[in-house]
Amino acid sequence: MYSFVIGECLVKICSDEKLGRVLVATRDIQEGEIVLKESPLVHGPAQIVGPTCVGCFKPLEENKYLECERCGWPVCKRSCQDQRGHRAECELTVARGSKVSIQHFYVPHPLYQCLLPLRCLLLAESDPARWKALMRLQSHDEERRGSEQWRTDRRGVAQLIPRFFKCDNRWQEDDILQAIGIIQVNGHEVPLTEPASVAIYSVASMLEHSCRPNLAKSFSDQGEIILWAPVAIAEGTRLSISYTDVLWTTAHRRAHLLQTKLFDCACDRCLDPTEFGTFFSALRCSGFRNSDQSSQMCKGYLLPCDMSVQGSEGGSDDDWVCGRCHAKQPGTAVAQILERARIDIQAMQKQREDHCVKYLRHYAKWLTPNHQYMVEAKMALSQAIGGSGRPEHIRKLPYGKLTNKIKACQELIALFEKLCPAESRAFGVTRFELHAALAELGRRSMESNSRSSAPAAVPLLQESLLNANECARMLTHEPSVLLESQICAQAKMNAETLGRLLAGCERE
Ligand SMILES: C[S@@+](CC[C@H](N)C(=O)[O-])C[C@H]1O[C@@H](n2cnc3c(N)ncnc32)[C@H](O)[C@@H]1O
Repeated sequence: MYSFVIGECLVKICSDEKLGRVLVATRDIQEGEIVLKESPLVHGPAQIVGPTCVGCFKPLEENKYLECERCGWPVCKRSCQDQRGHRAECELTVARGSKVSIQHFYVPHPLYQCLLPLRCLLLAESDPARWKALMRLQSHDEERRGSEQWRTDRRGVAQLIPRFFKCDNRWQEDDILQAIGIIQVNGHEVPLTEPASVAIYSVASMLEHSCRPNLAKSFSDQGEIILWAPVAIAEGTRLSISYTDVLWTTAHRRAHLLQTKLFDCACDRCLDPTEFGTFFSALRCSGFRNSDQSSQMCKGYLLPCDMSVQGSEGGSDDDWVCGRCHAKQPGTAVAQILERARIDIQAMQKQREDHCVKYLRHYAKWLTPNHQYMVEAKMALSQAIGGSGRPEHIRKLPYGKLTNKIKACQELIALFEKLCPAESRAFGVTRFELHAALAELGRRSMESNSRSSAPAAVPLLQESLLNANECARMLTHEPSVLLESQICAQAKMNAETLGRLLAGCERE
């Protein structure tokens, strides 16, 4: 059954001249409240994937799968061939007259590109209500037409479907391309499998994008989208999610949005070169000075001279300028630094504390402390020190490392609060690391023989409890298949233990 909105309806659809339809809060929404929970209109494998189960979308290995008895599409277990979503391509394949036979398992399979568009198109007959809801969504047909992606989709999907499924006159090429457009503009990655599947939702598709959204997004084990308010939202406020990764620089985000969702983002964050004073996309001016000029090291930050070219990070013609000394640096030099930093962070072994420390030390010269890559390295460091909060590892940590872990977590949390308060997974995981480190400091303080140190433990344990509760709040809607759900469960247990410990301290 397709369903949307639990309980009272908290949203209404309004219209904006520039953005099209948007969703607006119909009343004050409290912190933590679910605003919308909705099952998919249509759900299927991503466009570029190797063979996955057509029932549950789990990736498959050669020789370790079954075939649907009717049509030959691969499934991971018998029950998956009866999944409702699979009926569409199953019937079409049966009508084709011969079964599908998937041969290559370790490369993206071209036939899989057809599945989600087919599932959309076949709704017209199997479920007219959902089809109507789907056809209401934006496809950006005209803007997409003629682009490289459009040409690839035309060759790889719109021309392949009639050829492979032997259904020449069933759909016009333009109908298939419209379905692909709807998927690309409105599709959500559903992270229940690796790689993620893609789902389209009716009401959630009306949400506008912001690079500092006010709604957090999670998914249930059944693939429902859960949109909830990490901070209170006032009646009449426009509701937003992020269509891209909020922990990317402005150039990355804007280029991605332009390419995939066909609009030039002009949200508050994109319009503020400092990104709310965080300088998340900026470079350090001093990194570009020769070391013999160290006496004149400038402490300013470099940003593109022309913010309208932010979508082309470090393009060759775009100078960057220091906000303090006004020195200019050529875009080519900036691009080189950023490319090296990108390659190095990709190659960095994130579970290795020494690698994270080395990266942070090396790039501190060029990148701002809050730059995307520094944040990536700091998040890895916060988890690597003490082995992701495992008690036996954290207990052996020297005091200095424990405080380094706490400092990294506190800096990250301060940044997330300014930049992306709805980034619930990054927030939740960092809160967990912080609570674990603070609890360990508190434990050491209590275990030391000195009687005077016991009261010193109380504020540490209180702060640890606060972070455990915040972690649980941030990760509470995560599906059970994700590690974040286990982290949430652990945080809840630890919060109970901390609560009891603190109550005991109060009695003494
Ligand atoms: C998922 S749809 C959202 C619903 C859409 N407004 C409608 O009326 O169907 C995504 C499209 O909405 C528009 N949009 C959403 N957020 C926007 C934003 N922040 N700035 C400009 N356009 C936006 C873009 O055209 C984008 O491709």
